[in-house]
Amino acid sequence: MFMSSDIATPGTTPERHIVQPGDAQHPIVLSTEDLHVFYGDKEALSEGDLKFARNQITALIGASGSGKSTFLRSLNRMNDRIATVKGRIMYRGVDINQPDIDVYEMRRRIGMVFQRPNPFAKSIYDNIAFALRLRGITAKNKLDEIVETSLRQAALWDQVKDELDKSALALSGGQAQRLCIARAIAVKPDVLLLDEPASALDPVSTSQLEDTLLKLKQHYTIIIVTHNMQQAARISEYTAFFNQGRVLEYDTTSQIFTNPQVQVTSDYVSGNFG
Ligand SMILES: Nc1ncnc2c1ncn2[C@@H]1O[C@H](COP(=O)(O)OP(=O)(O)OP(=O)(O)O)[C@@H](O)[C@H]1O
Repeated sequence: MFMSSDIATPGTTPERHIVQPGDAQHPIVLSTEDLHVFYGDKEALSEGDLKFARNQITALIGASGSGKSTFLRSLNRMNDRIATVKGRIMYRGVDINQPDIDVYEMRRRIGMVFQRPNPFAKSIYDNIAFALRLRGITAKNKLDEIVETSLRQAALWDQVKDELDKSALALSGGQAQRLCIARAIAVKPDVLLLDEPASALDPVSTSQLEDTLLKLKQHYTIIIVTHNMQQAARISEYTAFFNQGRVLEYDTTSQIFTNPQVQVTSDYVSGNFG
Protein backbone atom coordinates (compact mmCIF):
# COMPACT_ATOMS: atom_id res chain seq x y z
CA MET A 1 0.00 0.00 0.00
CA PHE A 2 1.40 3.37 -0.96
CA MET A 3 0.11 6.62 0.46
CA SER A 4 0.58 9.78 -1.51
CA SER A 5 0.01 13.39 -0.56
CA ASP A 6 0.63 16.36 -2.78
CA ILE A 7 0.34 20.05 -2.03
CA ALA A 8 -0.28 21.86 -5.30
CA THR A 9 -2.70 24.09 -7.10
CA PRO A 10 -3.88 22.82 -10.50
CA GLY A 11 -1.44 23.49 -13.32
CA THR A 12 1.64 23.91 -11.08
CA THR A 13 4.23 21.53 -9.73
CA PRO A 14 3.50 20.59 -6.13
CA GLU A 15 5.31 22.28 -3.28
CA ARG A 16 5.69 18.92 -1.57
CA HIS A 17 5.21 15.39 -2.78
CA ILE A 18 5.25 12.62 -0.23
CA VAL A 19 4.74 8.94 -1.06
CA GLN A 20 5.24 6.83 2.03
CA PRO A 21 6.51 3.23 1.74
CA GLY A 22 5.12 0.13 3.39
CA ASP A 23 3.42 -3.04 2.25
CA ALA A 24 2.81 -6.53 3.60
CA GLN A 25 6.36 -7.60 2.73
CA HIS A 26 7.94 -4.41 4.02
CA PRO A 27 5.95 -3.23 7.05
CA ILE A 28 6.74 0.09 8.67
CA VAL A 29 9.32 -0.23 11.44
CA LEU A 30 10.01 3.39 12.25
CA SER A 31 8.15 6.63 11.64
CA THR A 32 8.23 10.26 12.70
CA GLU A 33 5.09 12.22 13.44
CA ASP A 34 4.88 15.98 13.78
CA LEU A 35 8.63 16.14 14.30
CA HIS A 36 10.18 19.53 15.06
CA VAL A 37 13.80 20.02 16.08
CA PHE A 38 15.14 23.24 17.62
CA TYR A 39 18.69 24.34 18.34
CA GLY A 40 18.02 27.00 20.97
CA ASP A 41 15.10 28.93 19.51
CA LYS A 42 16.05 28.18 15.91
CA GLU A 43 13.87 25.55 14.27
CA ALA A 44 16.15 23.33 12.18
CA LEU A 45 13.55 20.77 11.17
CA SER A 46 9.85 21.33 10.77
CA GLU A 47 8.30 19.03 8.18
CA GLY A 48 10.03 15.72 8.29
CA ASP A 49 7.32 13.15 8.84
CA LEU A 50 8.52 9.96 7.23
CA LYS A 51 7.92 6.24 7.48
CA PHE A 52 10.63 3.62 7.04
CA ALA A 53 9.92 0.10 5.87
CA ARG A 54 11.64 -3.08 6.99
CA ASN A 55 14.53 -4.46 4.92
CA GLN A 56 14.74 -1.41 2.74
CA ILE A 57 17.39 1.26 2.34
CA THR A 58 16.22 4.86 2.50
CA ALA A 59 18.56 7.66 1.39
CA LEU A 60 18.33 11.15 2.85
CA ILE A 61 19.62 13.73 0.38
CA GLY A 62 19.72 17.52 0.21
CA ALA A 63 22.09 20.46 0.29
CA SER A 64 24.40 21.15 3.22
CA GLY A 65 22.45 22.50 6.18
CA SER A 66 19.09 21.19 4.95
CA GLY A 67 18.52 19.12 8.10
CA LYS A 68 19.46 15.58 7.09
CA SER A 69 21.80 14.87 10.00
CA THR A 70 19.49 16.63 12.43
CA PHE A 71 16.72 14.31 11.33
CA LEU A 72 18.87 11.17 11.36
CA ARG A 73 20.34 11.90 14.77
CA SER A 74 16.88 12.46 16.20
CA LEU A 75 15.88 8.93 15.25
CA ASN A 76 17.94 7.39 18.04
CA ARG A 77 17.99 10.49 20.22
CA MET A 78 21.59 11.48 19.58
CA ASN A 79 20.33 15.08 19.64
CA ASP A 80 19.05 14.85 23.21
CA ARG A 81 21.76 17.03 24.70
CA ILE A 82 22.09 19.59 21.93
CA ALA A 83 18.56 20.12 20.64
CA THR A 84 14.91 20.08 21.61
CA VAL A 85 13.08 17.39 19.70
CA LYS A 86 9.30 17.65 19.70
CA GLY A 87 6.89 15.14 18.23
CA ARG A 88 6.65 11.39 18.12
CA ILE A 89 9.25 8.91 16.91
CA MET A 90 7.38 5.65 16.65
CA TYR A 91 9.47 2.48 16.72
CA ARG A 92 7.44 -0.69 16.47
CA GLY A 93 4.45 0.97 18.13
CA VAL A 94 6.36 2.73 20.91
CA ASP A 95 7.08 6.47 21.00
CA ILE A 96 10.80 6.47 21.73
CA ASN A 97 10.86 10.25 22.12
CA GLN A 98 9.49 9.90 25.64
CA PRO A 99 11.52 10.63 28.79
CA ASP A 100 10.96 7.20 30.32
CA ILE A 101 12.48 5.32 27.39
CA ASP A 102 15.64 3.31 28.14
CA VAL A 103 17.84 5.19 25.66
CA TYR A 104 20.71 2.71 26.02
CA GLU A 105 18.51 -0.24 25.06
CA MET A 106 16.78 1.77 22.33
CA ARG A 107 20.17 2.55 20.76
CA ARG A 108 20.96 -1.15 20.74
CA ARG A 109 17.90 -1.59 18.49
CA ILE A 110 18.53 1.58 16.45
CA GLY A 111 22.30 1.69 15.91
CA MET A 112 24.38 4.40 14.29
CA VAL A 113 27.50 4.56 12.14
CA PHE A 114 29.15 7.96 11.80
CA GLN A 115 30.76 9.87 9.00
CA ARG A 116 34.34 9.28 10.09
CA PRO A 117 35.30 5.75 11.06
CA ASN A 118 35.80 5.83 14.83
CA PRO A 119 37.21 2.48 15.95
CA PHE A 120 38.30 2.24 19.58
CA ALA A 121 42.05 2.08 20.32
CA LYS A 122 41.71 -1.64 20.93
CA SER A 123 42.18 -4.81 18.94
CA ILE A 124 39.84 -5.61 16.07
CA TYR A 125 38.36 -8.39 18.22
CA ASP A 126 37.83 -6.17 21.25
CA ASN A 127 36.20 -3.42 19.22
CA ILE A 128 33.32 -5.83 18.76
CA ALA A 129 33.55 -7.80 22.00
CA PHE A 130 33.61 -4.67 24.17
CA ALA A 131 29.88 -3.87 23.96
CA LEU A 132 29.01 -7.56 24.20
CA ARG A 133 30.94 -7.95 27.46
CA LEU A 134 29.19 -4.87 28.83
CA ARG A 135 25.95 -6.67 28.10
CA GLY A 136 27.06 -9.69 30.08
CA ILE A 137 28.24 -11.91 27.23
CA THR A 138 31.58 -13.20 28.48
CA ALA A 139 31.84 -16.82 27.29
CA LYS A 140 34.76 -17.00 24.88
CA ASN A 141 33.03 -19.30 22.40
CA LYS A 142 29.96 -17.03 22.28
CA LEU A 143 32.10 -13.92 21.82
CA ASP A 144 34.11 -15.66 19.09
CA GLU A 145 30.93 -16.62 17.30
CA ILE A 146 29.42 -13.11 17.38
CA VAL A 147 32.71 -11.44 16.40
CA GLU A 148 32.98 -13.75 13.39
CA THR A 149 29.35 -13.38 12.32
CA SER A 150 29.47 -9.59 12.62
CA LEU A 151 32.72 -9.32 10.66
CA ARG A 152 31.33 -11.64 7.99
CA GLN A 153 28.14 -9.58 7.68
CA ALA A 154 30.23 -6.44 7.39
CA ALA A 155 32.35 -8.13 4.68
CA LEU A 156 35.55 -7.78 6.67
CA TRP A 157 36.13 -11.29 8.00
CA ASP A 158 38.25 -12.59 5.14
CA GLN A 159 40.62 -9.64 5.41
CA VAL A 160 41.14 -9.70 9.18
CA LYS A 161 40.45 -13.24 10.39
CA ASP A 162 44.16 -13.97 10.91
CA GLU A 163 44.91 -10.75 12.75
CA LEU A 164 42.03 -10.18 15.12
CA ASP A 165 44.51 -9.12 17.82
CA LYS A 166 45.88 -6.32 15.67
CA SER A 167 45.02 -2.75 16.64
CA ALA A 168 41.93 -1.49 14.86
CA LEU A 169 43.76 1.80 14.41
CA ALA A 170 46.00 0.08 11.84
CA LEU A 171 43.09 -0.65 9.50
CA SER A 172 42.53 1.34 6.31
CA GLY A 173 39.68 3.86 6.31
CA GLY A 174 37.36 1.53 4.42
CA GLN A 175 38.19 -1.42 6.66
CA ALA A 176 37.77 0.73 9.77
CA GLN A 177 34.33 1.85 8.59
CA ARG A 178 33.31 -1.77 7.98
CA LEU A 179 34.60 -2.59 11.47
CA CYS A 180 32.33 0.16 12.82
CA ILE A 181 29.44 -1.46 10.96
CA ALA A 182 30.41 -4.85 12.43
CA ARG A 183 30.49 -3.25 15.89
CA ALA A 184 27.04 -1.75 15.33
CA ILE A 185 25.49 -5.01 14.16
CA ALA A 186 27.13 -7.20 16.83
CA VAL A 187 24.49 -6.11 19.35
CA LYS A 188 21.75 -7.22 16.94
CA PRO A 189 20.06 -3.96 16.04
CA ASP A 190 16.91 -3.69 13.98
CA VAL A 191 17.58 -0.36 12.31
CA LEU A 192 20.95 1.02 11.17
CA LEU A 193 21.44 4.76 10.78
CA LEU A 194 24.45 5.84 8.72
CA ASP A 195 25.56 9.47 8.44
CA GLU A 196 27.59 9.85 5.24
CA PRO A 197 29.53 6.66 6.00
CA ALA A 198 31.51 6.79 2.75
CA SER A 199 32.48 10.45 2.76
CA ALA A 200 36.00 9.70 4.01
CA LEU A 201 36.52 6.69 1.74
CA ASP A 202 38.12 6.20 -1.67
CA PRO A 203 36.00 4.89 -4.59
CA VAL A 204 37.01 1.24 -4.11
CA SER A 205 36.21 1.28 -0.39
CA THR A 206 32.98 3.15 -1.15
CA SER A 207 31.95 0.48 -3.60
CA GLN A 208 32.74 -2.27 -1.06
CA LEU A 209 30.74 -0.42 1.58
CA GLU A 210 27.78 -0.16 -0.77
CA ASP A 211 27.94 -3.89 -1.51
CA THR A 212 27.98 -4.50 2.24
CA LEU A 213 24.91 -2.33 2.78
CA LEU A 214 23.02 -4.08 -0.01
CA LYS A 215 23.67 -7.41 1.74
CA LEU A 216 22.85 -6.03 5.19
CA LYS A 217 19.40 -4.87 4.17
CA GLN A 218 18.27 -8.52 4.21
CA HIS A 219 18.58 -8.27 7.99
CA TYR A 220 18.17 -4.59 8.81
CA THR A 221 16.24 -1.47 7.97
CA ILE A 222 18.82 1.05 6.78
CA ILE A 223 18.63 4.85 6.66
CA ILE A 224 21.61 6.63 5.14
CA VAL A 225 22.51 10.29 4.71
CA THR A 226 24.52 10.80 1.56
CA HIS A 227 25.74 13.66 -0.60
CA ASN A 228 26.50 11.20 -3.35
CA MET A 229 23.52 11.03 -5.73
CA GLN A 230 24.88 8.00 -7.56
CA GLN A 231 25.21 6.24 -4.24
CA ALA A 232 21.61 7.00 -3.33
CA ALA A 233 20.50 5.79 -6.77
CA ARG A 234 22.59 2.62 -6.53
CA ILE A 235 21.59 1.37 -3.13
CA SER A 236 18.30 2.81 -1.90
CA GLU A 237 14.67 1.91 -2.53
CA TYR A 238 13.35 5.21 -1.17
CA THR A 239 14.79 8.71 -1.14
CA ALA A 240 13.82 11.75 0.91
CA PHE A 241 14.85 15.16 -0.38
CA PHE A 242 15.46 17.71 2.38
CA ASN A 243 15.42 21.45 1.78
CA GLN A 244 15.71 24.15 4.44
CA GLY A 245 14.57 21.91 7.27
CA ARG A 246 11.67 20.33 5.42
CA VAL A 247 11.25 17.13 3.46
CA LEU A 248 9.97 18.41 0.13
CA GLU A 249 9.80 15.10 -1.65
CA TYR A 250 9.76 11.48 -0.56
CA ASP A 251 9.23 8.70 -3.04
CA THR A 252 10.82 5.65 -4.57
CA THR A 253 14.41 6.39 -5.52
CA SER A 254 13.71 5.74 -9.19
CA GLN A 255 10.90 8.34 -9.15
CA ILE A 256 13.06 10.91 -7.35
CA PHE A 257 15.86 10.57 -9.88
CA THR A 258 13.91 10.06 -13.08
CA ASN A 259 10.63 11.86 -12.51
CA PRO A 260 10.74 14.21 -9.52
CA GLN A 261 7.46 16.00 -8.91
CA VAL A 262 8.75 19.05 -7.06
CA GLN A 263 10.74 21.65 -9.01
CA VAL A 264 13.36 22.12 -6.28
CA THR A 265 14.02 18.36 -6.17
CA SER A 266 14.37 18.33 -9.91
CA ASP A 267 16.87 21.19 -9.76
CA TYR A 268 18.84 19.48 -7.00
CA VAL A 269 19.10 16.01 -8.55
CA SER A 270 20.02 17.50 -11.90
CA GLY A 271 22.80 19.52 -10.31
CA ASN A 272 21.28 22.97 -10.87
CA PHE A 273 21.02 23.81 -7.20
CA GLY A 274 23.01 23.49 -3.99
N1 LIG B 1 24.77 21.54 17.15
C1 LIG B 1 24.12 22.49 16.46
N2 LIG B 1 23.86 23.69 17.04
C2 LIG B 1 23.22 24.68 16.38
N3 LIG B 1 22.77 24.55 15.11
C3 LIG B 1 23.00 23.39 14.48
C4 LIG B 1 23.69 22.31 15.11
N4 LIG B 1 23.76 21.28 14.24
C5 LIG B 1 23.16 21.70 13.10
N5 LIG B 1 22.70 22.97 13.24
C6 LIG B 1 21.97 23.75 12.23
O1 LIG B 1 20.82 23.03 11.83
C7 LIG B 1 20.63 23.13 10.44
C8 LIG B 1 20.63 21.74 9.83
O2 LIG B 1 21.93 21.18 9.98
P1 LIG B 1 22.25 19.65 9.63
O3 LIG B 1 23.63 19.37 10.10
O4 LIG B 1 21.16 18.81 10.12
O5 LIG B 1 22.20 19.69 8.02
P2 LIG B 1 22.70 18.61 6.97
O6 LIG B 1 21.70 18.61 5.88
O7 LIG B 1 22.96 17.33 7.66
O8 LIG B 1 24.06 19.27 6.49
P3 LIG B 1 25.43 18.58 6.00
O9 LIG B 1 25.07 17.88 4.72
O10 LIG B 1 26.35 19.74 5.79
O11 LIG B 1 25.89 17.64 7.07
C9 LIG B 1 21.74 24.03 9.90
O12 LIG B 1 21.23 25.35 9.82
C10 LIG B 1 22.81 23.93 10.97
O13 LIG B 1 23.58 25.10 11.04
